Amino acid sequence: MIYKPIRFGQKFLPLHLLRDMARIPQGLPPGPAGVPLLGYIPWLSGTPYIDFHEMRKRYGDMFSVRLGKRWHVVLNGSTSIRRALVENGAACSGRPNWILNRILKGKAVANEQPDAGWRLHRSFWFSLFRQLGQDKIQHIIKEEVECMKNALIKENGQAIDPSGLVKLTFCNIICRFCFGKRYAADDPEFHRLHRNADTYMQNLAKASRTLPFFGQAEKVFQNILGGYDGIISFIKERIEEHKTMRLRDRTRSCDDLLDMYFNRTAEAVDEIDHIGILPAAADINMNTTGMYGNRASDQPNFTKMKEIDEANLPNIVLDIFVGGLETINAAMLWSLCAMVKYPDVQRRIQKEMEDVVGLGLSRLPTIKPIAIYQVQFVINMQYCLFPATLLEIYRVGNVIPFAIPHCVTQPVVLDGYKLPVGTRILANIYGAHMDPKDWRNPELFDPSRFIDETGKVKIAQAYMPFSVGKRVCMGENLARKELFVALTTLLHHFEILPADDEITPEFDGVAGTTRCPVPFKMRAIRRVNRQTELTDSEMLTEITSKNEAILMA
Ligand code: HEM
Repeated sequence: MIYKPIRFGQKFLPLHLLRDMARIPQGLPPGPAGVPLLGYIPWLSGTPYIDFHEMRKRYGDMFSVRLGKRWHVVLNGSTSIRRALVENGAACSGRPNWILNRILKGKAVANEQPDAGWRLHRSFWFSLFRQLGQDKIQHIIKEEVECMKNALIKENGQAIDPSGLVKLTFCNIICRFCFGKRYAADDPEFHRLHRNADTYMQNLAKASRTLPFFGQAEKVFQNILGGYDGIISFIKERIEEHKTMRLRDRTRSCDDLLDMYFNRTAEAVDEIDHIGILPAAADINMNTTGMYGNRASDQPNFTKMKEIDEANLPNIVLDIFVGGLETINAAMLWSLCAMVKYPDVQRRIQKEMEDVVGLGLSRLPTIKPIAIYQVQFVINMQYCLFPATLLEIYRVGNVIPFAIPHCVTQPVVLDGYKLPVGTRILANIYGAHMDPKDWRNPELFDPSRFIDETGKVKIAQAYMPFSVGKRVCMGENLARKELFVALTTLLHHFEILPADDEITPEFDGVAGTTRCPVPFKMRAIRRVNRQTELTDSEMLTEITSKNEAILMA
């Protein structure tokens, strides 16, 4: 009699399955025990990167954890992250098979295995980015940041939540890069696009946490699909517009990524028609104009461009679009929050900027002085507070606290553990940036940690806001430029102050699609113009002579 219920249970509840799920698979490092079906999820808070960072004290740099039915290996600390993603990058740069594999119609970058197609799509982006040219890129950023500046002037020093304005500015930058299009704040198309991008990203974040119960998984799936279809149909409309415009005017200038794509593919076809065969990549010297990068993999060539299937174009644009939207928004909000919270750093940066551009204060930043700022920084490393502050903003901001999950594609031994193919890897970037072994008082905002004893900027190995290795962020350069131009412009024109002088905002993060600062309000008060207005050429002469003096010295 006693055995009957047990036999019944064994028949209807797959106990052996539950037991097997609780057992750490062979080869994986040890980790905490979980409960059947849920694994370790019940113990995790809304900020698992902090939980894993704490768990490191008990389980070490590398431990296993089951989330739902899947085992993951968590990497904590910069050494273990670098060992996996850099030293063993050939084996640890895959992407796991997850919900997106059921959704994406076509191939792109972020969700692809590191195969030839993925490499091609990455080099495609780099080549177009270079071909667009530094001047055009800076110009687009600068124009949009000017609009942000003017909107702040209109606020007339009132307390505002900057998130809406930041969103509009950076959405317009990425839209102009991709499609040559910008939006007014009240444009319904802009709101539709943003709604779809939000739905897509937020539900993707949920999918990495949601349990397969109560119909939640299906709802999340439908939301991601809805957001994806919305963005893709928007991108396809822009592609059709570009084709029509090209038919009307074949000599149209190349102003955006889609223009570049169609121009290059058209040239490839013309070239093939002309010479009858595909030219070898090495025969095409496209570097004479200095437009392209030095790495062979970044060089566009006709053969490669031909291979970019137009069917994949919407997905590639989608990766660039969603990859470059929330991330840079969050980084800009962290920057403003830091300026409000640390007025002393703000004042010192403003002073440094005045030193760099001399009497041109009232006219900065036009593009040239910004470039000169960068040059001066590179030449003599004298003006390093601002670059160091940007580095520190990315460190404390931890905009992407975990790298996108990686996956083992060939058996690999890490720290003595033999990880089998298919093992999922979570690289805890937040943990690497908060590790007291690498950073003194890591929780403090302190740009000086990036300046060495000789007054030069130094970047530690543990620094990895854009991840490391083969899958390192594709938009790192663009993101750095955007933040550089946006912050120099705003600090040049405004004092960024708290909404209320008595209350300084919290400097803490909230987890969402990206890690943003706790919502805050600020006032942008116009700075008193202490300098004489100079023309661009007067200012450039002055700056050039300053630079020459520095070089002579
Ligand atoms: C503050 C700005 C940004 C931060 C902190 C950031 C950070 C990251 C991180 C941590 C990854 C994961 C790398 C890995 O899996 O190991 C990533 C991947 C990626 N990012 Fe960014 N990103 C930023 C801006 C951008 C921008 C502006 C773009 C687009 C132009 C972009 C496009 C991508 C793409 C396409 C990937 C996937 C790369 C691949 O799988 O090969 N990101 N980014």
